[in-house]
Amino acid sequence: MIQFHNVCMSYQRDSAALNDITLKVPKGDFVFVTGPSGAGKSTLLKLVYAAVMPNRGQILIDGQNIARLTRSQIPLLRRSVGVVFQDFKLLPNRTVFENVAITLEVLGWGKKDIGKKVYHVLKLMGLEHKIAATPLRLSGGEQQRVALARALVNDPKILLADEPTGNLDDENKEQILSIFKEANIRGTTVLVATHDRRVIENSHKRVVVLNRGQLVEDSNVAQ
Ligand SMILES: Nc1ncnc2c1ncn2[C@@H]1O[C@H](COP(=O)(O)OP(=O)(O)OP(=O)(O)O)[C@@H](O)[C@H]1O
Repeated sequence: MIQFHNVCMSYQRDSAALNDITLKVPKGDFVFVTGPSGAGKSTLLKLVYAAVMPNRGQILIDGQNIARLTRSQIPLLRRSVGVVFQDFKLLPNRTVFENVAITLEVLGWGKKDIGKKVYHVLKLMGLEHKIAATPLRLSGGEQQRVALARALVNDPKILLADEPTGNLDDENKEQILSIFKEANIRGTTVLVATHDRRVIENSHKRVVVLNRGQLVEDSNVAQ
């Protein structure tokens, strides 16, 4: 469960990126976060993985107040959160395999298990034939799927994706969305920040709308 209680976040004095946000995302939920550019979508995701901290209010992840985490506890939180960034953040000089394996190496998995799991996830993404390629030799959609494989390879409790379908054609968008849905079916809570109205409308999932840092609409107000 992700809980925001009256959360405010400002990067600079006198201008709030998020203002008084109260939001509950139950375990296993699938939520699109949308709104115009600058509305605070990325900031909301960044708060969930403690990349930025709130100035006011509380954020609880499975009951744990993230403001109370010590420096050494933050990596532990991040182990249970898979993140797909707007610009993928793939390592250009590493192969597809190595880019995905990193997640498990950091967690201390053995070499053999890493090999099996990474191959399995890349196969799910339809990328097993690109295992030895470097990211610059891949299309945008393929790079996005590598980023997703890296985020999902350790079956995180939460998946955060920032504008994951930007610059992709319809076929690639569909593919990315079905990967999110499969992860969600396996139990991962999914939060996707997107401008893409068509993606949102076709998915029939919960939609939270931000505007100028405020939560202005939630299709699931009963929560
Ligand atoms: N690192 C930063 N330093 C200062 N201000 C920032 C920083 N990051 C974001 N902001 C400001 O915070 C507000 C919210 O930004 P945020 O990136 O969360 O919006 P967004 O809805 O994700 O926008 P976009 O759709 O354009 O990515 C904006 O006014 C933005 O200018």
